[in-house]
Amino acid sequence: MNRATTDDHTAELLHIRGLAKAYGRTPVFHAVELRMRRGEVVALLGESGVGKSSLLNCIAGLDRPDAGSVRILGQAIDALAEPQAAALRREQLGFVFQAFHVLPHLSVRHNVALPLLLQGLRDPAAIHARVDAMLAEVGLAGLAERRPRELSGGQLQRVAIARALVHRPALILADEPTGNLDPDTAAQVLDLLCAQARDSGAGCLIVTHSAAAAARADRVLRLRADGVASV
Ligand SMILES: Nc1ncnc2c1ncn2[C@@H]1O[C@H](COP(=O)(O)OP(=O)(O)OP(=O)(O)O)[C@@H](O)[C@H]1O
Repeated sequence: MNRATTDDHTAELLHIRGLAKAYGRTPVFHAVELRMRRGEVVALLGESGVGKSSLLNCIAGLDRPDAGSVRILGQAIDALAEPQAAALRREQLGFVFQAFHVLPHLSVRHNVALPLLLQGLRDPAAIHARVDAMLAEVGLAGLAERRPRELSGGQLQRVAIARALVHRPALILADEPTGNLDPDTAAQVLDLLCAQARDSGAGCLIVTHSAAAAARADRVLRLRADGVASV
């Protein structure tokens, strides 16, 4: 647990300075600056291939930038050794992906419980109660024992949102979370994601190509090769 160093409520949620990323000799982006507060929903637009997913990976410490720094709640995740970076991810980050990434052999309940188990929570009653509360919040009460193959696309994305939020992360990273959904379902999922983020006081960074998603954000930014600009 990293609580002693990351539960500092005075620390800024996300502060990215001078971030640059290349794959081999191919530059992706440089000079990326981005700050986020708690409770803020930010949409990140950008051409295909400009590096939006790479930026999320650098924020999460899953990939190393070539220059610059990423501070989450005051901690430079890019400078941490992997065990400490993994602990910061487990404690403070929640992920929602376009392709859901729910585990097909686990029930909805067990998929949503995973972040709690990874944090070391062992009390079955506490896990059960938290998962049930989270499923109710995303409109999936009653579907806890189903397998992912028995759910619709919109329901699967709700499972992904429940799993991203169940451990009350400070920062949610969503990579095209509605890319696979029809417009009506996408709108519902976006409303849910934004409402859950705002209610829980988490910051939410949504990578998207969707104008509807951007319209729900507090701020809209565009990633370009030479940095991030307001839209
Ligand atoms: N592991 C990797 N090795 C080499 N090149 C990579 C790697 N991952 C991504 N790239 C390249 O880096 C660039 C940025 O990719 P990235 O997936 O971050 O873009 P994106 O903006 O998220 O794209 P999209 O909107 O199409 O999902 C692309 O040119 C991609 O081909």
